[in-house]
Amino acid sequence: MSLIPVTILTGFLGSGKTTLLKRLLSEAHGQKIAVIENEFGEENIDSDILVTESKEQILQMSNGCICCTIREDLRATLQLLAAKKREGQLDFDRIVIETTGVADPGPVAQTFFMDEEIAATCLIDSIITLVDAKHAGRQLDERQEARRQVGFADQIFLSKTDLVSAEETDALTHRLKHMNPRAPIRAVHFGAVALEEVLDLRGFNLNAKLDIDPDFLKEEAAHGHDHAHGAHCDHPAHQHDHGDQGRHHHHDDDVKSFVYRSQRPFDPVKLEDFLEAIVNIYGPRMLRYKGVLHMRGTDRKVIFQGVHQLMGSDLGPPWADGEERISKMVFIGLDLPRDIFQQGLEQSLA
Ligand SMILES: Nc1nc2c(ncn2[C@@H]2O[C@H](COP(=O)(O)OP(=O)(O)OP(=O)(O)O)[C@@H](O)[C@H]2O)c(=O)[nH]1
Repeated sequence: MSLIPVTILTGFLGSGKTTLLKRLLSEAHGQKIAVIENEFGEENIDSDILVTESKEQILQMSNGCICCTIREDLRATLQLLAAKKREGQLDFDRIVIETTGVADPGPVAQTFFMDEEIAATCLIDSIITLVDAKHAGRQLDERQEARRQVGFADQIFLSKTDLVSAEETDALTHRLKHMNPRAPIRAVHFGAVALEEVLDLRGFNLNAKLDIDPDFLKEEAAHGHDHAHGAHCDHPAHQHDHGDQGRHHHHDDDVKSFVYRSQRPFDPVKLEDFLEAIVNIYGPRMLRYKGVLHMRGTDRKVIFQGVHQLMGSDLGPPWADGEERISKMVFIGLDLPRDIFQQGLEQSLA
């Protein structure tokens, strides 16, 4: 059997990975793609956003980040996919892995070299990194994961260039070229990019990865939870409200996530007022937030999401017959006052 090509889609929180993937999956083409979605926290909001006809080809991995706590799960998921393909239960030509926004792509890529069974069935086609033109400056200054994502890229796509000036885009491109001279850089508007510019790039270059990470092929680097280069794992701690199969991070993280749920519908006006206020005050510390909302006055899901001060919402699909209407919101940020958020959201209910 020929090796299954794998594309690793990475990029910091809110950089446009799901937007690109959604475009890719909905584009008419003959390719059958299996998707591994890794989202942080136990709520997988992206699965509501990624509406495709082939839902069964999307595997969720949302009990941690694949670059550390659930590397074993990634291995198991890849083995399961390969086995199903072998046995004719699943038909796909390639795999796309969407990592969490805080993933270090290094350890994810290592899995394809360090595990013999995976190495014998899959081959990395390329690592694609999305860079948010509006927020990248600060993310690259402050976040090691963001820098590693750029360093490991075989192809860089700049999202949100529509929100900045041409000079800002040029300056960012210049900075990215310095960080990674090998990866071609191009702007994509809301993930609009031709399929052949994303898949089958055959861009993965092991030698280049070894330049960044001389320990890339070393066993302990692959299995240790402490990342190479003294990079500490900055992932949002899991603060689940209910059972999570013992997958808590115990790192001293500054980035944390929490989830808000409610069965009562939101009042749209109250919620908008509250969110605007909260974004004004805490926006710089709100790295990423998103949710599927049960809103008074509509039978459709409301998908809301944002990055720092940039917030937006969309009408999603209708709630299915018999589906429980529960709002779920995830906030990922630096020292966010959970009580204030919780209280304000309660007060925004209808
Ligand atoms: N203005 C603008 N917004 C964009 C563009 N691409 C994506 N977005 C928006 O940016 C937000 C985040 O996009 P996602 O695709 O969800 O980002 P992500 O990288 O999957 O986010 P996480 O997985 O949560 O880290 C969404 O509101 C998108 O609509 C773009 O080119 N221009």
